Amino acid sequence: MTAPPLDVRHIAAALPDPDADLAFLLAEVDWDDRIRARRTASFGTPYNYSGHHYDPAPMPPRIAAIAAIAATHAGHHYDNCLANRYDTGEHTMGFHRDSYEGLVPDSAVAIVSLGATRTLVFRGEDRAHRAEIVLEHGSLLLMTAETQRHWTHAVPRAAGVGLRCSLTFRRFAVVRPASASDR
Ligand SMILES: O=C(O)CCC(=O)C(=O)O
Ligand SMILES: [Fe+2]
Repeated sequence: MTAPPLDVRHIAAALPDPDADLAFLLAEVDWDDRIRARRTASFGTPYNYSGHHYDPAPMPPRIAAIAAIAATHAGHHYDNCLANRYDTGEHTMGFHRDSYEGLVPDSAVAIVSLGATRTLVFRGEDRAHRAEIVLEHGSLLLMTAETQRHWTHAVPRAAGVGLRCSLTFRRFAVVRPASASDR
């Protein structure tokens, strides 16, 4: 079976001041090192990620401003930011599809890149198709839910590369408490 075409949108230079955004992440974020391949941090609604739980945490205004830029491109707001920190090219992310558990089913996942350039590799579910997107400092990538169903993605090892952080944004479904009118 052939995977449907890769449905991603790549916006170069999406942020007004990516240098300051990166400096903020390095100075202010308390990075979690439970995952060996890279460090992480979560802001906003907690997302259960790679089998780890993150507590809810306020989104700092600088990250909320980036979420707002991603939202204008996606056409919907975001309420979680999962940040990844790859100190060197030896820090990686293996092939995976993002879990949509708790997310709005047709929402797009956004990836904002800061720092060193890394390549995001997509692999079709048929394992025959591959695509690569070069993620530069200050860029934004949007992936549709349909693409996540049929393609996996990874950040492979890259020799001699310096520090990169990514901010990934997700939209959670609002859980509505049961009311009298539902009964
Ligand atoms: O760092 C990246 O660009 C990839 C991030 C990613 O795929 C994820 O957090 O699910
Ligand atoms: Fe992902």
